[in-house]
Amino acid sequence: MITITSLTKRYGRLAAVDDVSFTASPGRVTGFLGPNGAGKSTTLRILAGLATATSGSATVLGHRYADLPNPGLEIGVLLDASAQHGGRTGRETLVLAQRTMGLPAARVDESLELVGLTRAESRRRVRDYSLGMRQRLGIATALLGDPRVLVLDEPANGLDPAGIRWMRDLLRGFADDGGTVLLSSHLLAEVEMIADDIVMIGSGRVVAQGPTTDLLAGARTLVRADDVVALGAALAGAGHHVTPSGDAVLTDAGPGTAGRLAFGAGLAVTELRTADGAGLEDMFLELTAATAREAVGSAPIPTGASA
Ligand SMILES: Nc1ncnc2c1ncn2[C@@H]1O[C@H](COP(=O)(O)OP(=O)(O)OP(=O)(O)O)[C@@H](O)[C@H]1O
Repeated sequence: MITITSLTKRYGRLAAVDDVSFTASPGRVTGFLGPNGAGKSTTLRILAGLATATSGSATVLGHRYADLPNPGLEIGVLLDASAQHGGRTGRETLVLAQRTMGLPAARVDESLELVGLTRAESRRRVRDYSLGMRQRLGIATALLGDPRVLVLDEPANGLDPAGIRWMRDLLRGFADDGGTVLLSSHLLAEVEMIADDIVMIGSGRVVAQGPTTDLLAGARTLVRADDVVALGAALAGAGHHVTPSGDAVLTDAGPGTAGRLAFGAGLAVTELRTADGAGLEDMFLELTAATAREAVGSAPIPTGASA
């Protein structure tokens, strides 16, 4: 279990992470989504003890990372596969981690096997690895201590289609065995395929979270009005699910119902359209358009279509 509670991280005047709260539960894969600069890496870095929170907390199995006596046995972390030491072989990288964690030497070969790196590959220097091989090595390191929690930043990055399928199966199996998986990704279609739960952030704030199926089912209609607070109240007052999205809301009410409720509340609707079947990518763009620090709407976002 990962618990993030009212987490805030400020860099000067910038709130890179702004009052973020969510949990990632055992037996489930939680996808952490957001546009560039949204605050995903900062959140994961705090969780992994690499940055300190300005306020709030991030805990693994009830403990801050820094308070875990041998963290690698509880939580496997892969934040940047390209940051591994290029001068060491893959095997040396794993042996160092195995010794640091006080694990039996046999874990090195077991972990290599888990990620599909051959003995010959493990004897090559990391600088000669492809990004996909580095991802596999990073995951081998994360799995070395047989932790119950995995935290991965963009784990599919650099993997070919077979590698992405392999990664998906590995994470699914890990969660099905009762493990907790938190992964960040821009590969929205990939996340939609693998994540049981989704936490979406924009400009450091959570803009949507919940079970993937609920989020997709809940985003049926987008309604925009001058008074979006009153609009949300009118829809929620009639028992509908409402997710704020900038100066609009996404709701599970159909367009007709939403329009009538707005009319009944005396509100001028400026946009009303169905978001049916939009998939996670449209929802991602809609939810983050108002908050994205960078031009999300105008830049092509990888869809994982190659996956
Ligand atoms: N050490 C730092 N000093 C100052 N600002 C920082 C620092 N680290 C991150 N930021 C800023 O905090 C914000 C959030 O960055 P973060 O890397 O967490 O976003 P992200 O969602 O992981 O983005 P990406 O998908 O591009 O990796 C950005 O505006 C970034 O420039």
